[in-house]
This record gives sequence, structure tokens and C-alpha cells, in this order.
Amino acid sequence: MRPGERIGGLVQSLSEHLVNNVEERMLEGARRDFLQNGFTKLPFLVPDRVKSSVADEIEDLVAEHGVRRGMSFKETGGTPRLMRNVRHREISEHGDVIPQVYGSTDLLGALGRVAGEPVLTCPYEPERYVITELEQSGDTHGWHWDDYSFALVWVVACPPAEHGGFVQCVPRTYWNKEDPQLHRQFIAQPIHSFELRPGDLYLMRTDTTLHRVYPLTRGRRLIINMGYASRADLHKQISHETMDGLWNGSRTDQAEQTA
Ligand SMILES: O=C(O)CCC(=O)C(=O)O
Ligand SMILES: [Fe+2]
Repeated sequence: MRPGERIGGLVQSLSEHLVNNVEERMLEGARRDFLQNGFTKLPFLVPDRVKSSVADEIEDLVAEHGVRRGMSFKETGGTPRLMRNVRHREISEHGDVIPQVYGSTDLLGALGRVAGEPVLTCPYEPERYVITELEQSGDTHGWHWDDYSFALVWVVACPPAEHGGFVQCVPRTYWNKEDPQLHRQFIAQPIHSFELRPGDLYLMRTDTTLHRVYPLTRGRRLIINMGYASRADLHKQISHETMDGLWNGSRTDQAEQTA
């Protein structure tokens, strides 16, 4: 089978799964969670065959193109990013399955039913998809918001919660890049924590949900974050300091920024 046919078959099996196996009540349950917490797990959204093809591609890409980064950003109150990443550019150049799955019309339709509004491919390409591996003790994706409204995160590897790696979030919070006031956000509202397992997917309302990955003490955590836009995002002036800093520097820039 030619690669194009294999990938076409995978996207087709995702569409068939969404029509045949994902019931309205599952999407409605996810929608209630999502509106309440800015977060919902959706492991049922994608068939195992597609999950394992995406996972295999992620493993190959991180082995071949992963770059270690260590940074912090004043726009999110100086919180750390200690991780290995593969950026959009390398994923779209060397990946086959991920770019096709990302743009699947049926996947976007299902996400829109959960979000309660249209979920659109991100107009700013570097934020469409990024692979993140946490691999050392202390590695974390520290507290932040994202520039665009939605993230669909696919979990390939994750240690048990005893070793960190779970997601924490504070919904209904707003990002003032000049003065993010993280401590005030934590005082004003509770922090919700969610354990993840390999094979999980989750959808987060990332522009109004402050979130982080709890620092790892052992094991390995590997995900791909697929970023999507709302209609409103298309009309906003969005500056991209944190994501540009994280994902867009050249290898030399990154080496200089690495702690
Ligand atoms: O690793 C995760 O679960 C979250 C990733 C994330 O927040 C991001 O890439 O912006
Ligand atoms: Fe994020």
C-alpha cells in the first residue's frame, strides 16, 4: 500500500468511528465537563488504530527531531518550560499522519459539538501542533495560557500521578500578558487536577484556562498538542511571544536559551 493510501485509510477510519461509535450522549457529557472545567477527557473520540499510528509517528519524530529547551517567560509570570519538543515545521515536513488527522473535517465537527461553537484550524501555523516530551526529573510545562482557544492533547506516554505529569487547570481566568498575576488567580479560584494515561485525549479551553503539567519526578511523558482557533480568535490581534519563544527559535537560539 502506498503511504498516501494508508493515511487516507486512517483518516477514513477516524471518520467512520466518529459516525458509528461515538454517540451523542458521549459528546454531550464531554460538553458539560468542558463548559464547567475548561477541560474534558475524550479517549473515546479516536479509534485505537489511529491512536497507535499517531503515537508511532510521534515517537519517530521526537527521536529524530526533538530539541531540548529550558526557558521561562515574563508573560506567564516566569514559570518554567523544561522539555524536549518537535515543532510544527519539522512535524509537517517529516510527518504524514499528524497533518492529515489535524485537519480532518469530521474531527473538527466532533470537537465543535463538545466546544459548543465551531473549532477551526489555527491560522498561525506554528501553533497547529507541537510534540512535547518530559524526560528528566523536574521537567514541566509550567503555568500558562495559550494564545488560541482550544487544544486537543493526545497522550502517548505518561507516568502514574505519583510521579507527576498530571494536568492542573484554573478555568475562567484571563491572561493579561503585562501582569499575569498567577498567585491572584490561584487565590480567587480552586485548581483542578486530572490524571492522564497513555491513550487519553483531552480538549481544553486554553485561552481562558490557566494550566500546567505537574513536574515529573520519574518516568516519561510524551504528548502532541493540536491547537485550534475559535471564530473570535480570527478577529483578535494575537501576539505570539511565548509560543514564538518556545517553538520558533533556531537550534542555535535554543541552545543559548537552554538553562
Ligand atoms: O502537556 C500537556 O498536557 C499540555 C501542553 C500545553 O499546555 C501546551 O502545549 O500548550
Ligand atoms: Fe498550553
